[in-house]
Amino acid sequence: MALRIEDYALIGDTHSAALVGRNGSIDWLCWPRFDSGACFAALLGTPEHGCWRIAPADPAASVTRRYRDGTLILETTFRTGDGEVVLTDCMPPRDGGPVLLRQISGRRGRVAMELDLALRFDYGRNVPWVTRLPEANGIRAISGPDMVVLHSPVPLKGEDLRTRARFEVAEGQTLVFELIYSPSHLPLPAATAAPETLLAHTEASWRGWSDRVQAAGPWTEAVRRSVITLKGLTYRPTGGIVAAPTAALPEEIGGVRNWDYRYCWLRDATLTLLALLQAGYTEDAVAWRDWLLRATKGSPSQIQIMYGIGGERRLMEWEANWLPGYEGSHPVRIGNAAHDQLQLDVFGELMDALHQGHLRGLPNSDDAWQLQKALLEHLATVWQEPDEGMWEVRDGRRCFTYSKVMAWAALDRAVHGIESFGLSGPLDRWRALRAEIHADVCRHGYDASIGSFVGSYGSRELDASLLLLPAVGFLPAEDPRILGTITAVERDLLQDGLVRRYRPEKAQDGLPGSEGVFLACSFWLADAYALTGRKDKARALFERLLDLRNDVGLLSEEYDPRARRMLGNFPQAFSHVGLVNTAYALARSGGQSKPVRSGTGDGSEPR
Ligand SMILES: OC[C@H]1O[C@H](O[C@H]2O[C@H](CO)[C@@H](O)[C@H](O)[C@H]2O)[C@H](O)[C@@H](O)[C@@H]1O
Repeated sequence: MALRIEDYALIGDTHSAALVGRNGSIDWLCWPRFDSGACFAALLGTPEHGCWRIAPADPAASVTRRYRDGTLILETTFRTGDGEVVLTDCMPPRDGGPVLLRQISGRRGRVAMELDLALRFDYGRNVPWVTRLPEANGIRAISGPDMVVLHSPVPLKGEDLRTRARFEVAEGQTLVFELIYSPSHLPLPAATAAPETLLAHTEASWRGWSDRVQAAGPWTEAVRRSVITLKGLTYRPTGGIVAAPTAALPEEIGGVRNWDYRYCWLRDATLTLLALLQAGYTEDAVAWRDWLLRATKGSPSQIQIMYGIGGERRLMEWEANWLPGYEGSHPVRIGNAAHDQLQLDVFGELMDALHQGHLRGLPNSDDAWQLQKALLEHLATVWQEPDEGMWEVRDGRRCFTYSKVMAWAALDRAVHGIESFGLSGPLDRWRALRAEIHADVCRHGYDASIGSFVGSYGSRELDASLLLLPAVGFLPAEDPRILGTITAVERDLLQDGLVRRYRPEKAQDGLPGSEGVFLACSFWLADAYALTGRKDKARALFERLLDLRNDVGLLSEEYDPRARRMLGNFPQAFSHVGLVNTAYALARSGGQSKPVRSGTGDGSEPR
């Protein structure tokens, strides 16, 4: 059985990523890209679905782990009665094919070790054909288009369709294992001449990047770990950022809410852009913005809510029915049917991302502005339609309040673009439409009898997306309707002080079962406290969220406060983006913070 989600750590090379367990087992790896089939999928099944474990033979070995400072290089230290070894795992920056390095160093005594490698291509389905390399101790595994080569410093033996080894590591000794991927039609990839140099180069490259992080007061280290994680979720060739490197980690143990997150969501765009810009990573923000602009180019009526890392549009959802799922949570879904949904907020998310970038020195090109104008003209014809909303419900469309608010935000950012940056456009018409949408939301999305905005028109149910209304500048934070909404969220959506997205038992979403608290929404509540001058509450909630990170600083999408364990895909960009943005909001504000995401960027003139 796979470990608890929080018992994994991320390694990656900005093309793909792997999850390494505290037990030294790599249980998830998709090669060569984030969205490729997994060759290790034990995370969603059993070791027979693919994994690579290197650990002491003594099952009672104690374990501690950490990242090397400022890097995505993981060090797992095992201590046994016989001594201590450090397992160092990393995926070096690509200079050719994908490589995974595992180095074992003896620190004390002499420790008996085991290696157990099960390569299973296509998400644990295909057992490869394995042959020995001409050189000593290497193997080559081929299955259809895929080839993986292991260069090993110790003798290997084939057993039960797996590759195994037993060896000892003495104090002062270092052994390096190298796993390399290549398309199977290419020549055999050679071992790296000097793996120690490659490790040093990997460390230097991460340090050179992460040392530039902007200070965030007492939370600088937490922010540094989060931006390293976001960088690890970036597909360098295109600048796209995946929501998470995993598929089908459940939002409820044993449940059906198991989604594939190895794609890029427009909704996550603005918050990600702001996080990168605040942290000082302008180049990465530009790469992400350029990805956004390329992905969304085309007929405005065909804009999607999410795309593949290269901008792909068909992300067909299917079920890997040979995988039992994480702790029996099935189906295991690959692909994501949400790509076909209507979610009106994406117009606002895109316009806002570009506008916030512009406010911070990333100007709109004429080409980009023409695209935005075309998207707005399309939005003007569809904004009144019901949609699937931010939470991507699967039981029919409704008029989600947040979707309408973000339609307002799309117009608002366009108006500000004309007013502040001299861009061209039908100013009066867009101002009038902006006012019309604002009035529509205040009329249909607010319920005076409960003193709160509601999740969708005509419903009395709350939705955590409403916490973003002051952040996007829809109304001032002090507006009684906003204060009432925060109170209502506290009343209806808090579980053990953390925020649920909505109550699935009341606000139907088309799926059986329930889910945990949603960590990004919990950061939004902290932001809402800061915006309404309750800095102590904001800080207390933020510190509580920091305490939920695992031992190496990572957050999943959700958390189960009763079972005290992480849920959902891991690590999740949306959660880490929330952490970064809240950290800067708290570090910056002496008292009441300003909505950095408003049309003016400083919280003035909300409408
Ligand atoms: O649980 C419902 C939905 O969950 C996924 O979407 C969530 O993650 C997205 C990426 O971070 C985020 O933008 C979205 O708002 C979240 O609800 C999943 O991909 C959907 O298919 C699913 O319906």
